[in-house]
Amino acid sequence: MSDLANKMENMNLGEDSKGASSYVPPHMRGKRGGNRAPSSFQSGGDGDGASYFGGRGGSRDNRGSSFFSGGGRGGSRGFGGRSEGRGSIRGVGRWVNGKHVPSDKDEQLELQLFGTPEDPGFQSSGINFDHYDDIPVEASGNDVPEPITEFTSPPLDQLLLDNIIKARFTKPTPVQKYSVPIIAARRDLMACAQTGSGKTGGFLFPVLSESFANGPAPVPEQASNFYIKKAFPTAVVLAPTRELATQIFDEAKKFTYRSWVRPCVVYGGADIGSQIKELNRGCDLLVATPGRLSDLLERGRISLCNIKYLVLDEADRMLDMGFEPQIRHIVEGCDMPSVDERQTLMFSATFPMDIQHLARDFLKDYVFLSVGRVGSTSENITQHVLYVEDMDKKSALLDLLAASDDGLTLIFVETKRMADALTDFLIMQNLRATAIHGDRSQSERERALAAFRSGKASLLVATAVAARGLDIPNVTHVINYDLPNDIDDYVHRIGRTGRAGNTGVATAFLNRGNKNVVKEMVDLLTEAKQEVPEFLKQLARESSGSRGGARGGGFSSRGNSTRDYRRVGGGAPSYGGSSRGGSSMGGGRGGSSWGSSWGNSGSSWGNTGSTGNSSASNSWW
Ligand SMILES: Nc1ncnc2c1ncn2[C@@H]1O[C@H](COP(=O)(O)OP(=O)(O)OP(=O)(O)O)[C@@H](O)[C@H]1O
Repeated sequence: MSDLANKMENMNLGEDSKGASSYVPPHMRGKRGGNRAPSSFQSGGDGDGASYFGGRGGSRDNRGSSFFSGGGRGGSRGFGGRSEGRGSIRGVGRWVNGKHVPSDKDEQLELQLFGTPEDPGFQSSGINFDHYDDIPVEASGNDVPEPITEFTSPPLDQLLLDNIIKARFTKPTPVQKYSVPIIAARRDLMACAQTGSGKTGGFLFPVLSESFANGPAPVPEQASNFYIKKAFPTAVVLAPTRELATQIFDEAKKFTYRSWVRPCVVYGGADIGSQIKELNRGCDLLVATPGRLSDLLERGRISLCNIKYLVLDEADRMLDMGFEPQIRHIVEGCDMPSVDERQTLMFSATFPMDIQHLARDFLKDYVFLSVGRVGSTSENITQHVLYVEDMDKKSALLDLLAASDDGLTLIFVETKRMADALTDFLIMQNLRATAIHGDRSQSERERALAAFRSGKASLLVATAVAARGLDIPNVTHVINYDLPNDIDDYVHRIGRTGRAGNTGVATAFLNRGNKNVVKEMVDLLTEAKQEVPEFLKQLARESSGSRGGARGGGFSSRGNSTRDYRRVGGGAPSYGGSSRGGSSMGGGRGGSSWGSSWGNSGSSWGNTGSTGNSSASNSWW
């Protein structure tokens, strides 16, 4: 158990004498009836809100307002996906007469990309990295290729291997072991693996290795004209948020170092003119958010006719949050090669049944890979659940923070307004807090993330915009100040800690208002071998008779999966594929309840359940 976990145990934040985990605010401690929650769950007490602003948390240093501090390649004629003639761009190689010509080494650039082993700004694998090998893996589909066990060349391209070594990755994570040969065998893939277990490398390594070896596709004649330059990427990676797109782009820069593949990133909320300029300098691997990519396609700045690889990262999120029209436009409404002529790869830590069902249009005869049960949480994360009434949350938060270690703490709230209000409150307590949410401008969001990454701000208050994919070293604690309505969101949120084999702590404030997720919380905690507080079990029992949930029945009707929907039956097409390993995968929660309920998705894209998030209505976060 980490230091923080130990300290929390000693804080008496939670457990009362009966073992119920309820928060007792300072003004109620020692009073009769002070423990407000569990056996009766009455929200008694005086609710003296004023006392929560009483200058707690002074244990952190006071660097108040100074959180926000601020980061070309030479042009070449290599626009439009052609690589010859790009020798002048630092760290970018060329493809000449059917041969890969890596660029010269550039020590300064190497330092920038790969850092040094001591640099805390780069995530290093933690003591539990080897434990990933014990996680059960299931790969289903026809003729699933054998996994690799090491990073070697072959099968990986030598230049890629050099870059992997420079990144100090000594061995592949389970998802990488499987994805490399599956993608090399020209198969489509739907891959689910726990947060922080290396999914980005899972798609970048095989796509880049194949690209390095095979070179760019020729640009079709007449496809570009003198007046409007067009980019012709070979691979496109779609991601739901700008921050995630930027992060994937940063990883791509590492692994494409010295190669002919030039990565680019485009996302909304930033100046489109400078993005077009970058595209014009050459773009072979494009990382994009769906809206901005649609826009650039409409403007004729990008052609997808050369796409060999389509990657959907956090695919379930993009489909679920209403990006379906843009994704359909990109995939089916432009010039992208058909599903039979490209490879399509989907990655996420969660893949609800209904989303798997929706995704099938984009895939052909694919392999379904799951590392650990789909949607499960890493055992590297110690999870605590505290019963805290809404009115006591600020006080409970200050107590938690006062007991926290030196690492970074990410605090999730449900609304943008709450994010701002809580950040102001924390700053008033002399805590180094900043916020990230959808109402902040792109540059504000970037500054907030940079301040958090560098440790200038040790607290980041975030809405769901930061829930997925973000890989920030040294996040030791994730606090769900407000719990999400969807258990998958909880899984992604707490996955911002305990990454790459490191340990972390996640604390959730829960009260009766969160009844729709209590059953799933109990299942999730049990599965991850975490302590389940008595009050949570009781709430789960209470709510099991009257299930309602934000997703129209929550977990069961949502059909969150433990496996490939093709193998579950219930009306889905059966591919009758083989399965490797995975004998321990079959159980899991909710197993009996999916069968009849998930198969109703049909053509009802996007807004399944009652989340109500259409593309236009994402503004709650
Ligand atoms: N083979 C490896 N060896 C060591 N570290 C690795 C390896 N693969 C990835 N990592 C590191 O592990 C961290 C998590 O990887 P990544 O961000 O790809 O996880 P993820 O599975 O995509 O997580 P999420 O579900 O949250 O998006 C990153 O810092 C990455 O650099």
